[in-house]
Amino acid sequence: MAADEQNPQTSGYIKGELLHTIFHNEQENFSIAKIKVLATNEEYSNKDIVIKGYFSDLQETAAYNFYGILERHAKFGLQYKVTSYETVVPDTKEGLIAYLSSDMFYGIGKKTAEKIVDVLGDNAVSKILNDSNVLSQVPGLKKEKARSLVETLKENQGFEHIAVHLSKYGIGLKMAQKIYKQYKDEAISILQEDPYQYVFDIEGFGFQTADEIARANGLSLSHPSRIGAGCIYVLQKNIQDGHVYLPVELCAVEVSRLLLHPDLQVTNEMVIERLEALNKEKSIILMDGNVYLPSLYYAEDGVASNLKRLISKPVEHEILTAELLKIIGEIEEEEVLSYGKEQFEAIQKALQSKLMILTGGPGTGKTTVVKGILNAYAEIHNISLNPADYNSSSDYPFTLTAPTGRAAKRLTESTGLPAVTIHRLLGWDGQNGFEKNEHEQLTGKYLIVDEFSMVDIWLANNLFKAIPDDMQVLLVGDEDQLPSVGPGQVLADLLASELIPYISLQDVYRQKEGSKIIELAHLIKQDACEQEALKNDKDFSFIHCNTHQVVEAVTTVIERARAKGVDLKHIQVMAPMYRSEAGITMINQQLQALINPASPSKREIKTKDAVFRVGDKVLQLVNQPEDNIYNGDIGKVVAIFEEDENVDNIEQLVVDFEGKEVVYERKDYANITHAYCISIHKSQGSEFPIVILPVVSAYNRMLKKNLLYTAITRSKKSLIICGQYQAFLRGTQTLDSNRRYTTLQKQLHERLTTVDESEQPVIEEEDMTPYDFM
Ligand SMILES: Nc1ncnc2c1ncn2[C@@H]1O[C@H](COP(=O)(O)OP(=O)(O)OP(=O)(O)O)[C@@H](O)[C@H]1O
Repeated sequence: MAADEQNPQTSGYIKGELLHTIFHNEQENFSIAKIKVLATNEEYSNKDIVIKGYFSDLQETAAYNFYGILERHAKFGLQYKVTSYETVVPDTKEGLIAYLSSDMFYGIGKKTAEKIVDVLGDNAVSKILNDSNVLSQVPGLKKEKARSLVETLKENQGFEHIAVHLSKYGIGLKMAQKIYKQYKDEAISILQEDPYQYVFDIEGFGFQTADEIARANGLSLSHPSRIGAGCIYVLQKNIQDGHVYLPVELCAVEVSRLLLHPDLQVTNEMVIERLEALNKEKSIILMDGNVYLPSLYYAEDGVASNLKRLISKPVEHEILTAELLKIIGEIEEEEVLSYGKEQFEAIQKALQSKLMILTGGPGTGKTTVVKGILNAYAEIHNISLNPADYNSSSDYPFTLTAPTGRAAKRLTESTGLPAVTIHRLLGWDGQNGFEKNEHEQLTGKYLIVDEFSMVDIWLANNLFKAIPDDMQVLLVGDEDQLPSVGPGQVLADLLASELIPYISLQDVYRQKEGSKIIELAHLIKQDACEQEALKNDKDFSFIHCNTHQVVEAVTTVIERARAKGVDLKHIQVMAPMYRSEAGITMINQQLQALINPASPSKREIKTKDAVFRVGDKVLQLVNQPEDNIYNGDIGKVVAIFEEDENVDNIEQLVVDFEGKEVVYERKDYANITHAYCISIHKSQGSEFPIVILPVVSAYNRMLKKNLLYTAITRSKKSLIICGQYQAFLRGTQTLDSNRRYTTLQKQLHERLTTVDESEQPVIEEEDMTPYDFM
């Protein structure tokens, strides 16, 4: 029952104030807290009580009426099981001032709160809720603050009511917040009339939940919204496999399967009919027999149109070949190297193109070329590369960025120039999107985006739209790496389109320094990896073991490395999958026991799946741009606080990510896992001095060429494979057959090949280079 359907006269209630929160899980929508009892009609006489139920974070400054029943817990004694609650607005002057000046109301300090109470009296809140205009009587209260105060008061009332109602369907508070944000007071009526609407409008709302609510509310199985929601849900699910669209027939088959019910058969024709209707409503885009979610269709469209915009503009400063030759010669002298033919071409083309892609395997000199481009650009324009020579960061002409924190850090290390993550560059505000966009674009003259293979179609769209017409762009990435975690395969599509100028570096330089790792990478790339290539070398070992022996083999390697004095920080174990007796989970358990065993002096906390201990190496699993940490970042647990040890009264786990400390509460623990062994997918964009890579037949289904290529190219100094030759070799010969459905190439062709001749992008094929004259 919702709070406003109850009152202290007719229901059991306890009026109370929060003393501290014992446990709060947003996902499961569950809180346990200790409250001070202010009044009650229950048979209860103690001064405080533990309450439990489904409610949001309670505020310390507010009082609440909790409705529910007294229950005796076998271990913890008498508790109050809360079924609903409401905020009680304080009825004393002091209480009201404290309430209005609390953190709940943004921008209202004590003085303003006093003024409001002086003018409107002790029932100020109900007066404001009846008619917000009364606030104009408060002298000096700015319109903006008054509006925000009214909104918060209304929000609190509305949200409490709706959250309690949704919790009856097992909908957690986090989801309830999204729902409330979307529908406000209409949330419950929409849920009752058409719960499938939630699947359309609320990101992450599951089809099964909507279907169960629909059954409980007596909605028919053939309700049109049911098929529609099934379509949206199937498209959303396919994003997880990287698809941008689904062919209509395939979509229809998947939807029919999802909606399978003994009492109703949904045919493919019924689904296609519904898809056509959804297309008319613009809930999906149906184009050339393909079905898209609009955000993906428009992301591809945006990328194609912004690329056209960018490459159709001329480079501001045209460089004469002779001038370039001279400058590059000087750089070669300074750097004491001689650029290879293709490296030279890359520098030349990058400086002469509005936008260029630089691709190539490990050790082919991508970083060397990037440095060459930066130096040559600075020289040509007679400007400094040193940020200290500029008045503000917005004057600095070079912008260096990468999709993850680690990749940005490496870019800084290799170039000596500042680099930030793409999210940071675009000003991710944590909720509503990016500050930089087509209206407020980036500043700077030359943009370098590293690890571009990791950029998905959404991020690419946001990035490209923020690039001003006069900025030159260099996209750097290795086309043979795994594609982005998010939907699309932007780098691969741009290269395959043959419409964007690119240079693919083939000659390997690091190999010349005798690197077996690089040799192996290039053999895999060329589909020429044989058992002969797996012979031990100074930077490479293959330790033979089977699936049952993997965990022990990896543990032994680490033990020996430790005994030899190797800093374990330099070693990273990575494997393809979590489950299996040789999976990441098992390896992590063993390595945690070896490297960071339990001890009375080390605090630890248990979660559903793991034990986190101070000193543990942990991996971030999601992007958290607001804390500047990203999927794949690795940190160390540096502290665990019990709930009564910090001002927030919540159990907390603190992780240090190379100097950035991030605090996790219980609700966030699912965002991290142990990182003694990480998945190869999560290793993208990172490099480690020593990589230990188990490869056994138990992983067969995952063993693909680009996965193994990505894994081995993560190691900089030493690679140790533990496993079976055949599993490894078979993997290197297996192409990833899961083709991603994308239409970026097609969109690019439509946009870029139908322009005026004068606007045609320059695609140089066998251009003469200055090398031909040297
Ligand atoms: N023209 C060259 N002459 C001599 N050495 C070179 C040349 N180009 C690159 N190198 C050397 O080869 C090594 C690899 O180059 P670089 O780091 O630029 O390649 P990369 O493609 O960025 O590699 P990775 O992707 O593995 O980081 C470096 O030690 C670099 O100094």
